[in-house]
Amino acid sequence: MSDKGNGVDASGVFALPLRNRFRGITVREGVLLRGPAGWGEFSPFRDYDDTESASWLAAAVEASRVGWPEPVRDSIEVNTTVPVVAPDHAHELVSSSGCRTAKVKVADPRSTLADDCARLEAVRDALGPRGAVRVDANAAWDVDTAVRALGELDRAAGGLEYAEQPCPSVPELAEVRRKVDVRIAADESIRRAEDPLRVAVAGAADVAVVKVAPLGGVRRALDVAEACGLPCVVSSAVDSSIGLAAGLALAGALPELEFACGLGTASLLTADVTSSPLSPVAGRLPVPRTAPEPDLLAAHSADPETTRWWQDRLCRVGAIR
Ligand SMILES: O=C(O)CCC(=O)C1=CC=C[C@@H](O)[C@@H]1C(=O)O
Ligand SMILES: [Mg+2]
Repeated sequence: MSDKGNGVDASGVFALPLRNRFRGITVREGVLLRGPAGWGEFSPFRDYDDTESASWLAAAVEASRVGWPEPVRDSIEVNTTVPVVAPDHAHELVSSSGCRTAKVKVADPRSTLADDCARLEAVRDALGPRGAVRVDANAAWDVDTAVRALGELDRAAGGLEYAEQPCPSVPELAEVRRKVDVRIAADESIRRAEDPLRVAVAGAADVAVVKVAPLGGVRRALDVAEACGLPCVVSSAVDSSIGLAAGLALAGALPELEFACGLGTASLLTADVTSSPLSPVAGRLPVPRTAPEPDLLAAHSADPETTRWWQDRLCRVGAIR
């Protein structure tokens, strides 16, 4: 399946079950593109429209046709990611992760603030006093709810490293930031902005979360990181190890990197498209020059209907680029 003259061919649609529901999905789907520079992943979540998906294709084409910039480091500390699970499950996930930092999903419609606090207490118990705990509310709260919730979550966690996207807009992040003693990280405000290069988050956040695929590739994400003027955290899109490799290339190329990155998400998947998955060892991952070979793609190929859906999407989005 050729990809509209981007000089790469789409080599297969994958479907990887998740261990736990995350971001409203239980299966992670996408298309792998092969080109002269290696493998790229095109896997915008299904709720992304074709226009927003164009940046995801740009990232896959960069990986498969161009390659990534030279890194300035060869190893990345990563956080473990805790979905909306019961406290004992959260404790087991963190204890077995080997990571010193945990990011905990909160403010999900399926869980109460009390559930979130209990999950954070379990995560703190698993990490010990020196670990770092961060939360991600995915823009779920209004300002008053965020201020109240973050006070309780900060206490339950024994101190939060930061709170990611507590509210939808930049002005709301700025107001929350003025009212709480917790660092604020901007995520959706950057990656879903009309122009991520022009988002003035400096006064509204302490940390900028950058993701390769939504921002259009490693080089464009580096430009966004520079424009934000804040310390950055690279976070995944819960990609297969093909997409994760691009995230590690970004984390490897950032001039400064003071926080653990959200690139430990291979553990959220029950399988991968490669027999060399990018799974953290002692809380760290290497910075790869290319993505691993997807030698298990055929074993995790999507059903015919899903394959056709992704082929049509790739052709539509390829026509936009
Ligand atoms: O940053 C991490 O720890 C893992 C990645 C992660 O949290 C996310 C991946 C993709 C979409 C979101 O649900 C979520 C995020 O908001 O950062
Ligand atoms: Mg986030």
